[in-house]
Amino acid sequence: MTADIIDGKAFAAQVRERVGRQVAVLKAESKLTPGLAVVLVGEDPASKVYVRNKGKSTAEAGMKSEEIRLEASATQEEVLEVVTRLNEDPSIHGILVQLPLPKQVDEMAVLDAIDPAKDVDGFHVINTGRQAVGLPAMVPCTPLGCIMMLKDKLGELSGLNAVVVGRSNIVGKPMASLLLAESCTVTIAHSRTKDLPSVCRNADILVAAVGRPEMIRGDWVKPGATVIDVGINRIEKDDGKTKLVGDVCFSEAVEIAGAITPVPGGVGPMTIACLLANTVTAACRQAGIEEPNP
Ligand SMILES: NC(=O)C1=CN([C@@H]2O[C@H](COP(=O)(O)OP(=O)(O)OC[C@H]3O[C@@H](n4cnc5c(N)ncnc54)[C@H](OP(=O)(O)O)[C@@H]3O)[C@@H](O)[C@H]2O)C=CC1
Ligand SMILES: Nc1nc(=O)c2c([nH]1)NC[C@@H]1CN(c3ccc(C(=O)N[C@@H](CCC(=O)O)C(=O)O)cc3)C=[N+]21
Repeated sequence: MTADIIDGKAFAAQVRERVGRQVAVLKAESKLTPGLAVVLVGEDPASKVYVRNKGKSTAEAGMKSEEIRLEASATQEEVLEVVTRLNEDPSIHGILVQLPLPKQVDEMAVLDAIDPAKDVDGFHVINTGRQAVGLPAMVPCTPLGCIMMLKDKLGELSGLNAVVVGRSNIVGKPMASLLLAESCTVTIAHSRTKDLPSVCRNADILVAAVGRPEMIRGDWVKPGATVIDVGINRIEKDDGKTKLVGDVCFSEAVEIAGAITPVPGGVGPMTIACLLANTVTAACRQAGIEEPNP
């Protein structure tokens, strides 16, 4: 038996269409056009692709999209100035500062400067804390997209053993927190974890967010488990061209798992769709109106 392939691209298209309908209602009934600003510091080619994709999907959904590019040599003050201007701009409801930032810029200070109400990445400590204690919050897009795919595939997640490999602030930790909120029994594994393969073998839900190409092998996967591969790694093929692979060895895991997300076409597209959904949520909360449900 080979695993079901979870089609993140198709699911993301559905989410984006729903966002598009919400935007149409907001424009017609409330004269509100949700606006998203993306700040890109430096010339990282991979980041530029994400930023371009985000700009395109934002416009397709009928939202306002602003892109601010700063030189790789930009100072902390320059980045903070941009954030302050966007915080004060009433036409902007969501602010995303693309990470990582150049080393002269203090990432935590920049995230801290974003108005928590406009923090569509959900990286501000206010949103992290609110989510952790169960208050309404902006929830990080990548983990949110993963939860949506898991619920779509499995229905109720309560009581399942979930193992998250990776404990970064932007993926691993919020992912674990969201799985806990769904009443999973959650294990967070990382580079100091002992006998990672056997920890993984215990997982009904295995989430890989490591950044190491194809590190998780087929025999680490419990038969029938649902595998969510967050990793985006560009590797060189034998012919010298490059390709994207995840943190899971797909060809092996697909033979053992019950369901698995591919890379590309899995978590990545859902991240962008959730960013748009978060921007609509943020715009409605800022305007004090209920989110349309078309
Ligand atoms: N699809 C999407 O939308 C997104 C994809 N990504 C991708 O997800 C991956 C993870 O990103 P991110 O969380 O930012 O990465 P980080 O580098 O910040 O974190 C990686 C985590 O993996 C752990 N780790 C590293 N090596 C090992 C190992 N050998 N065994 C076990 N654990 C290990 C680290 O442990 P320790 O803490 O001990 O160092 C760390 O917690 C990347 O490939 C990234 O490109 C990221 C964001 C969005
Ligand atoms: N402040 C901030 N927020 C982020 O959410 C953020 C960030 N910084 N920095 C970088 C990571 C990475 N990330 C991705 C988003 C979409 C795809 C994506 O759309 N991937 C597609 C296509 C990939 C391709 O073909 O290049 C796919 O997997 O199918 C990938 C990766 C968001 N991140």
